[in-house]
Amino acid sequence: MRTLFIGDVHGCSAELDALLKACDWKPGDRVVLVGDLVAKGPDSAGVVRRAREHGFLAVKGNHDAHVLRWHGGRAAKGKKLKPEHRQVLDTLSAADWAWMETLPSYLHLPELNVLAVHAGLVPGVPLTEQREEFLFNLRSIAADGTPSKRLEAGEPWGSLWKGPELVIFGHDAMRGLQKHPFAVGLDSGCVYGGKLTAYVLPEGRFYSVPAARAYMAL
Ligand SMILES: Nc1ncnc2c1ncn2[C@@H]1O[C@H](COP(=O)(O)OP(=O)(O)OP(=O)(O)OP(=O)(O)OP(=O)(O)OC[C@H]2O[C@@H](n3cnc4c(N)ncnc43)[C@H](O)[C@@H]2O)[C@@H](O)[C@H]1O
Repeated sequence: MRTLFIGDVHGCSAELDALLKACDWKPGDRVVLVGDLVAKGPDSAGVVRRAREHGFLAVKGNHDAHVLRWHGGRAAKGKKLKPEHRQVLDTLSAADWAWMETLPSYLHLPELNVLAVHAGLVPGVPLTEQREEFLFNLRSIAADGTPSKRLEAGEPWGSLWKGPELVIFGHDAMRGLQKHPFAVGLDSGCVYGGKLTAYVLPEGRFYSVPAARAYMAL
């Protein structure tokens, strides 16, 4: 069975369709979306509908988690609802929300020796002790080992991950596609006018399609 891992779709349903076609996706191939299915792009509801109707697997990204908090009345006090999140709240159906609520914060696929997560894993910390804050937001590890969501705080966490699992993640559009020995980053900035990228196992091949346009300014 082929498994297609796909980076941050962010509501880019036309590009998702184009990427599935470019990968020659067939029902029976497994698809794993590595989070941030929604927000910023034009058709979050279309992406969620495709995912649940086709039985795709997915993990929750920071934007998915934020809209779920708003939807459930659990947004942090003092936070202002951003237009890109308002658009998601206005368009997802009850079935879409019910499906979104089921998403885990990471997936372990032992048959491929793969962990799928939206942002990252802190190297050296057991899986069961990884904090959600970093699963959803991690970008860098500082020289003293401190994990951070800030790009400029240090090295990309994936360059410090020594396995044994291959981690497939997204979230880091500024760094773009990342190919480390034990970590593959798939956010190639589709929603900003970049590309939507898939990594397909077991063939170990990358497929990309260009965004139709930039839906968000940098
Ligand atoms: N508790 C809560 N409840 C409700 N809402 C909450 C909340 N906490 C936070 N929020 C809201 O949720 C949103 C996310 O915040 P948060 O989850 O805190 O993430 P963030 O990294 O601070 O926010 P971004 O939206 O900038 O990141 P992203 O995940 O979209 O990453 P990306 O790499 O694409 O983009 C990162 C940046 O990089 C820029 N960028 C991307 N690609 C490139 C490139 N190639 N070159 C230059 N810049 C680039 C982008 O413009 C972007 O600014 C915010 O609007 C926040 O206000």
